[in-house]
Formats: sequence, C-alpha cells, structure tokens
Amino acid sequence: MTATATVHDVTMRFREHTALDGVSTTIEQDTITGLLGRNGAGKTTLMQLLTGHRVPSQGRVEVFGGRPYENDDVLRRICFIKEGQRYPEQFRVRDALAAAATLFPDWDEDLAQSLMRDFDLPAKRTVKKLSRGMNSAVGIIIGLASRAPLTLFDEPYLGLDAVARQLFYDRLLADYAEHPRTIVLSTHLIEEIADLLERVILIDRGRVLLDTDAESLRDSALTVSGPSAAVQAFAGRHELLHTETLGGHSRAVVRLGPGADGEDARAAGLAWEPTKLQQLVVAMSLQTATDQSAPPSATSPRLEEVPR
Ligand SMILES: Nc1ncnc2c1ncn2[C@@H]1O[C@H](COP(=O)(O)OP(=O)(O)OP(=O)(O)O)[C@@H](O)[C@H]1O
Repeated sequence: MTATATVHDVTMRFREHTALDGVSTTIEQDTITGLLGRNGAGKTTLMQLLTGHRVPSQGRVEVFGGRPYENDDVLRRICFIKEGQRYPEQFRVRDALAAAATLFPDWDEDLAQSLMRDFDLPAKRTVKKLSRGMNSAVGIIIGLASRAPLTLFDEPYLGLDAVARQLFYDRLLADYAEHPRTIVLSTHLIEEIADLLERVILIDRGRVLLDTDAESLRDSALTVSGPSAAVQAFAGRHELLHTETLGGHSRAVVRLGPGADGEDARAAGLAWEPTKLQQLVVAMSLQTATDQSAPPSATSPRLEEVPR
C-alpha cells in the first residue's frame, strides 16, 4: 500500500475547543475513502488540514511526501470541493470552469463538457443566478474534471436532487475506473455511497473510531434478532453496539469476534442480516455518545470562531 497522505497524531484546537484529538490515519493512494461521522465530528477540519487550509496545533500532516500548507508542489495536485462552495458572482458557469482548467494540470475539458450536459448546466448563466443544486453541480464537475491526484469532496450535494446525486456517483465511479486517483468523500448520505467506498474512516468527537477497508467492515457486524435472552447471550460473546427490545424480543447490532459469521447467529437460534454501513456508523457513534457522560464541548466554556 502506498500512502497519498499520512496524518500523525494530529490535534487541532480552536481556542478551548479540540476539534481533532490525536488523530492518526493514512489515506491510501488510488482508493475512494469515505470520511464519516456526526455533525461537528471533525471531518471538515481534517480535510482542511489535508489541503493546507489549516496547520495542526500539534502533530504532522504529509501529503505527497510534503507538508501541504503553502506548499505549491503539493497543492497543485489537490482539488478540494467544499460544502456550499461559492464562486465570484460575476462569473458565468463557463468562466468558473475555465478558471479551474488553469489551476489543475490534469484538467480534462472533454469530461467537463460532457458533465455539463449530464447536469444540464447553462454555460452562459452567471453563478449568482444558479439554483443551490446547480451551484453544487459546478463543484462536482470541477472536482471530477480536475482529475487531481488527490480530490476531496466535502458534502458536495447541497440542494442536489436524487437523480443528480446518482449521476455524480455513476460518473465518479466510471471516471475513477479509467483514471484511478485518490478520492476522499465526506457525506451524511452514507447508504448512497456505501458501495463506492473502498476505505472508511469514522470520526467521532475528534477521534478516529474506525479506520478500515470497507470489505472487512461489511463482514464485521451483524444485525441479529430473536428472543431477548438469546440475543443477549450472543451479544455477550461478541460486542454489542446497539439494541432495541420490545416485549421479549430484541434486535441488536453486534460487532463480531474473529472468525465469526452469520452461521454462529443461526446456530444460536437467531435471525440475522448484514448490518448496513449506515446502521453500523449510527450504532458506533451512539455507543460513544452514551459512553461519555459529558460531551467534550460541555467542558469548553465558549466556542469562538477562529479565523485562518
Ligand atoms: N473556525 C472554527 N472556530 C471554532 N470552532 C470550530 C471552527 N471550525 C470548526 N470548529 C469546531 O470544530 C468541530 C469540528 O468541526 P467540523 O466542521 O470539522 O465538523 P464536521 O464533522 O465537518 O461537521 P458537519 O458534518 O456538521 O459538517 C465542531 O465542534 C466545530 O464547531
């Protein structure tokens, strides 16, 4: 495995608030990584560090072997599409794309034009007259057509309808297959992108809860149901993440011990089904929420905006 980016024991503080707390991870080359987590978990902050928009309070971030902050050699290989990205108001759509074309050495104009048609974007309309979804489509087109060796999409969907989102996933996958590169995607629409992901990083309250390949993650948890006593006994042999009980019947999300699979649940007299990525993420995030009686922010007297 070759790393496109490595994050070594990174802490990011905004005055009293710790947005990232001792985070270490690797973004593997030519993979699609999903950056998941609840609101305020620290996803955008991590992306800002990877793209040189911020410098960590502690620790080290390396992208393409160098520190990204003010490092042109690294930054010209990165495309970062932010949530609700804005463009200069006087720009027409085609001006925004033309500006992007000058920024990214691997820009593919044919791809940009074909995506314009897919998303039905009017080239001559000024960006200030675009709907929210159309504005997001401009970001998605730039992100894909940049063919940047490291492309990050931070919740790129604001206002984008289901058809346009599906178009994004399809075109991303098709272009990635032909031109492998490193893609990081943060989203709350987990089930929609679950099949796209090769790696998953789950962040919760500034810490990494999960950092694994999507394949083994899919096999690592089961949702079991049956008589409460049997569910409890089964969960006791593995790791219980979440449970719901009604009458004498329980349904639980269980993280399996080594070598275990659905057959073990069946042998225990339980019905089982694979746990969807979204269920797993919710269960793990809720588990840490109940484990920690007070959220970290409760100990922060005041949150203040810290300018760059
Ligand atoms: N400039 C800032 N000044 C102060 N606090 C900040 C700043 N930027 C982020 N934070 C705080 O850091 C934490 C992590 O924020 P971040 O934007 O990284 O979360 P996120 O996982 O991207 O959330 P969301 O899914 O809601 O976009 C939050 O508590 C946020 O309020």
